[in-house]
Amino acid sequence: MSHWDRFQKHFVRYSNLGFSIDISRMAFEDDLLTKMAGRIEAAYKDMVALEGGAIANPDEKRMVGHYWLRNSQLAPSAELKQEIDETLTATLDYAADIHAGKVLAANGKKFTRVLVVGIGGSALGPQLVANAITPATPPMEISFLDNTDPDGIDRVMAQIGDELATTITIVISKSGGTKETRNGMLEAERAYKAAGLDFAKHAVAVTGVGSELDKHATAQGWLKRFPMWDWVGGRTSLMSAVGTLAAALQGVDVRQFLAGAAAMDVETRQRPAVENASMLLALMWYHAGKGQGLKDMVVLPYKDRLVLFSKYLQQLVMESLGKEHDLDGKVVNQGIAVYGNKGSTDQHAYVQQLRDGVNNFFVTFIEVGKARDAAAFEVEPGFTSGDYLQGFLRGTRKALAEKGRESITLSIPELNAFNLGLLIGLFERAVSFYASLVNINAYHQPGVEAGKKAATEFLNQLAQVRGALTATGRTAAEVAGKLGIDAEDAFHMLTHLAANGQARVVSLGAGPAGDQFAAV
Ligand SMILES: O=P(O)(O)OC[C@H]1O[C@H](O)[C@H](O)[C@@H](O)[C@@H]1O
Repeated sequence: MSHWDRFQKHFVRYSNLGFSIDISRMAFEDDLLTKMAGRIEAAYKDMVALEGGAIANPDEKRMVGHYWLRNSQLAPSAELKQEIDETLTATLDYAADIHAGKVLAANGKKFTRVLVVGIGGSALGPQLVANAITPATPPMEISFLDNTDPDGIDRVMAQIGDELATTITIVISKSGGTKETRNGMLEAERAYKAAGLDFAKHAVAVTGVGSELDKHATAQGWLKRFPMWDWVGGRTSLMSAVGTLAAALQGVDVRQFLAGAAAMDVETRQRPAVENASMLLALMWYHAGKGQGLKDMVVLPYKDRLVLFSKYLQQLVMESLGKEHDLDGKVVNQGIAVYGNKGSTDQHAYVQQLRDGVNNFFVTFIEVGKARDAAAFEVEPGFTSGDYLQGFLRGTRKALAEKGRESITLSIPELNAFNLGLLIGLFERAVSFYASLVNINAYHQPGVEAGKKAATEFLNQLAQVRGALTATGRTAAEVAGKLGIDAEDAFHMLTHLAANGQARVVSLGAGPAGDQFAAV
């Protein structure tokens, strides 16, 4: 079959949305959909149950309600519907009040800036929105503390500088107990205090009702609290207060954003697989990685403003699909690795390997029709920068295909709030479908806990190691022996303390065993 024929056969367009998906450059067999018919049917059934309020996250015994956030009619009870509607309206109204100067900073001036403190699902979404769909000159600038790196925190606070007096800080944590976020909050609080400002009069919380953060915000008398629900996962929480407040503050048309996702939900709810963009995506993932994630997904949006989309999808896909067990308890070690940045920039970096190197990936191109809002400018007679961008996308797709490297192309007419919502909806549903196809729970993240537990142990032992330092010096093995801890751990703790002026290196041996550390 010619490329043109295959393209026509495997090009699905939703004309009402201006959206299309092209899977013609994926080398799947004609009978893929027939072979997968049973699983596809089961995936549709699972989705109906999930959207209807079933316990779709059995390990945590929770409903999975992110699809209700953009269509509250779907919520399984009138109470939930009301909570969704009221919270959305409350965040939008609050942002409007801040813009109108009805809610003011402690000094009586209008808020001019937003600082978001959060991590993972409580940061990546707001960061994506801030990059992708805020107006070029937003009503308020935004900064993020999304880590417990003191150097990173210092830089953000320095950038805010004197504007801290008119900065509103939103602390976002579903659980309300995430350490990085707590540290960011305490660091922010310290900065306000150092500037002679009352943090509580500049702080808003988005968190689960009754969480540690919720209690803290209540006790300190913060400006406002917005709820997060246990039936929304962090990585799919962008359309809850987690995302809507920050987006509205930056002048994003939040209702359009939600409408875009809802529109994609509608398109991919009942259509048969052959014209269901989310199901086709899931099937292509299945085909490419043989249902075992054997191929990585490279996300290549040809639009600078979508540069964080690959990072956002990395969490959505890898935290959802990267699972040890399937739903029957069998060890399956599922997952799909996701990476990417943007085109054509990446063509000057790793695309060399994609064309000529190890063939362990498939590309997802994201094409945006409209090149720019401003008038076209010809960089040479008859050609604009946008023509080049398009040329590089099409050229790379073709060059990869020539070498048997597979790709999917998603197209949207322009990048705006509606279409970003649409793309997020598309991938969220693809993740739900794929999870069904491979029989896993996409809505928990048990693996994340192991690292957190080990870090807590590290911190407990660090305090002991600090206390075990002597004036004359000890080796890691001596400290470890005294405390009954692992010698390698003790070595790394001593090195960390020395790097930060809390221990002194007395002498360096030929290797780690000979190093002597003392108290400062
Ligand atoms: O919103 P939080 O409860 O602070 O959680 C922040 C993030 O950290 C956790 O470890 C999870 O792996 C993420 O899914 C979550 O988004």
